[in-house]
Amino acid sequence: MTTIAVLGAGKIGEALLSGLLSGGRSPDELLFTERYEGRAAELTKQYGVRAVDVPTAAVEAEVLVVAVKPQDIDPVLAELAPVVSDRNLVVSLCAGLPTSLYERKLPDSIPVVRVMPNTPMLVGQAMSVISAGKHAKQQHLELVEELLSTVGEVIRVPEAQQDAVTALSGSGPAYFFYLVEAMIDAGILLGIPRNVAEKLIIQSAVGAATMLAETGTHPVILREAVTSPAGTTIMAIRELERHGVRAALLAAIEAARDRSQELGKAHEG
Ligand SMILES: NC(=O)C1=CN([C@@H]2O[C@H](COP(=O)(O)OP(=O)(O)OC[C@H]3O[C@@H](n4cnc5c(N)ncnc54)[C@H](OP(=O)(O)O)[C@@H]3O)[C@@H](O)[C@H]2O)C=CC1
Ligand SMILES: O=C(O)[C@@H]1CCC=N1
Repeated sequence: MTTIAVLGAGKIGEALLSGLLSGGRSPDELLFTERYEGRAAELTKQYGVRAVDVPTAAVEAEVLVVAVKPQDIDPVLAELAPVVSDRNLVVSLCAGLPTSLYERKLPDSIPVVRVMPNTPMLVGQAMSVISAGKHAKQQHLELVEELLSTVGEVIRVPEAQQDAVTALSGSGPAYFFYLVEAMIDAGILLGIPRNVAEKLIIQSAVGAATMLAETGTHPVILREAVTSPAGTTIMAIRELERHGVRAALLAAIEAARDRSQELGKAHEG
């Protein structure tokens, strides 16, 4: 049994706890740390998972998953440094933070794996992207893959690609939620009741995502199949192009990548 401690059980930390439990892991194999007692008590009540302090986490858990905001990392590393040992594997979910930061601040030879997950982890549909730090070996990557494959898909990339990955799949669900929100608003504009507009758009999103995932057909081909000559779809596509939606997406994702790089630079030693 591998015990996992989540350090900072906020949105993504809670999604991980919840996803691991739904994936069949027992609450006894999970621990977490939280800043406020009220939040800790709430999570224990909901999931049956024990809240501990960092020294206890380092002794009882082999895998320490750091899930605090990048801006909150310094006190966590200061708490971890005196208690972590080479029986621990440190897994960072923090946007922008390089494995070299952990390697610099923690004792020598602690293995670190950087992961960029996303919130669909809550429903077992995460995209988690992992990269090895200097001391992380094949067995560490395999352990992280085994853990995260219970809550979605996992792939490996070189760490140099992690800022781009953060902008694509880490933040990605937010772009889809934004699009769905805007399309529901369009339904309201056209006089459709909100509950009906929500049903139409959410089922269209689920259907489109399922076609992409299950058929393996390129999105251009799928879109062309919806776009009839002189029909309705091409009128909408012309407006999307006229308003620069494609260029806006390219610029938006580039801005997210730049912010991830900036978060890392703020912690350069
Ligand atoms: N949300 C997302 O979709 C994704 C987030 N990430 C990464 O995951 C990390 C967490 O993000 P997110 O979950 O959104 O943020 P949250 O703020 O929701 O979660 C962080 C949690 O850690 C707690 N915390 C802060 N400092 C400490 C500490 N010293 N000890 C224990 N707990 C602490 C916070 O408490 P308090 O609220 O009191 O500050 C909060 O509950 C970030 O680094 C982010 O880049 C990665 C992929 C996706
Ligand atoms: O917005 C953020 O910074 C985090 C990282 C990826 C998704 N959410």
